[in-house]
Amino acid sequence: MPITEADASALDPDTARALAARLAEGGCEAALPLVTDRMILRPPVAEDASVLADLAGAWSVARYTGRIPHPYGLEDAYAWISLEAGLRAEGTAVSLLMTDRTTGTVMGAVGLNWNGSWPAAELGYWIGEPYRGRGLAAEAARAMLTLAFEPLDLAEVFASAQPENTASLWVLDKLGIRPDGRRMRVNAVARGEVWDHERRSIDRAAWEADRAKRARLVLVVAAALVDRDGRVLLTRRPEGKPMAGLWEFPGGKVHEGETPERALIRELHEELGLDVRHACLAPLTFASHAYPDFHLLMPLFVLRSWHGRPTPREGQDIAWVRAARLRDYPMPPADPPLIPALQDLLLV
Ligand SMILES: Nc1nc2c([nH]c(=O)n2[C@H]2C[C@H](O)[C@@H](COP(=O)(O)OP(=O)(O)OP(=O)(O)O)O2)c(=O)[nH]1
Repeated sequence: MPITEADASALDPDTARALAARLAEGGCEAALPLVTDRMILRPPVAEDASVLADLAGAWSVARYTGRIPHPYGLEDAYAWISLEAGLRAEGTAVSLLMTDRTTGTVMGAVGLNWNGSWPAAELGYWIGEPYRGRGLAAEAARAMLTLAFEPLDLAEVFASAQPENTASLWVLDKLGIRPDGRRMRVNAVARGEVWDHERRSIDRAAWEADRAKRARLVLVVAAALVDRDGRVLLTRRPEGKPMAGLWEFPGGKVHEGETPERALIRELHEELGLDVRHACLAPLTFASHAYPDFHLLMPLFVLRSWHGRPTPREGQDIAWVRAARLRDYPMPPADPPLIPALQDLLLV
C-alpha cells in the first residue's frame, strides 16, 4: 500500500498501545529481543551508556547520522536511552542495540520510528568503527524489516543515506529499500545542516515477494562420520564455492528423484571416495537455516562404518575433530546448532 502524506501520522492511542505491547520484552508473545545469526538486538539500558558514548562519539559515526550530536558524551547517551525507553513504552518507536550473540558486546544500534509517519516507519542504523565491513548492519536491518512488517504490522519502511555513504546505500540496496521518487529532509544535528535526500522505501508487497524468494527450500544432506576414537570428520569448503574456507559435514544437495540417503551415499563417494551402505546411516538431527537467498533444510546422519579411507577428491582439507573441539572450527551459520546433538551423542 503506497503511503501518502494524507494517510500518515494517524496513529490513534489504541494502535500505539497495541504496538507498545508487542515491543514489551518477556513472554513469547512479545517481539523483543530479536535474534539474528550473529546478534541479539535488544533495547538499550543505563549500563550501556559508556560504551555507547565511546562508539557513537566517533566522528565517523556522527557524520553520517541525522540524530547523533557531536561531540557525544555520557550524558547524551543516558538521555538517549531514557528517551528511547519512553518512545518504546508509548508505542511510537523502537531502538535496539546490536550486540554480539556470543559475547554480548555492543556494536551499534538500529531503530524504527513511526512517530508522525505511521503506518510507515523510518529505519536508521549506525555501526561502531571496529565492527564495520562484516555485513552486521544489513543483518540487523533485515531483522528490523521483519519486525516492522510482522509483529508491528506496518505498511512501509523508508530510509535515506548521504550519497557518499556508500556502505549505507549498499545495505539499503541489499534489503530492497529502493529510491521511490520522493525526497526527504533530514536534520543532521552533528553537522548543523539540513539534508535533502532521495527517499528510499520498501512496502509490504515488495518485502513479502523478497521473503518468498528467500524462502525457497534447498534440501542438503550431510553426515557426521565418527571414527573408533569418537572423532568427527569435517571437510573444508574449497576455494570457488560459496562460504569457502568454512568447515562443514560432508554431503551435498539432494538431486531431483533422489532420497536423502541415496544422495548422501553418492556425495560421500564423489567427495571422499567412500562406499557406504544405507543401513549404516542413522538419522541424528537437522539444520533449518535462512540464508540470504534460500532456506536450507539439512538432515544430519551419523555414520560409524564405511568402506575405504576418506580421500579428498575435490581439493578440500579434511580434519578429524573431537566432539568437544567442534566449536573451534569456523562453520557455515547453519551448522553450530547441530553441535549439541553430536556432543550429547559422543561425550560421555
Ligand atoms: N555439505 C554441507 N553443506 C552445508 C553444510 N552447512 C551448510 O550450510 N551447507 C550449505 C552450503 C551450501 O549452500 C549447501 C551445500 O551445497 P554444495 O554446493 O556444497 O553442494 P553440492 O556438493 O551438491 O554442490 P554443487 O553440486 O551444487 O556444486 O549447503 C554442511 O555442514 N555440509
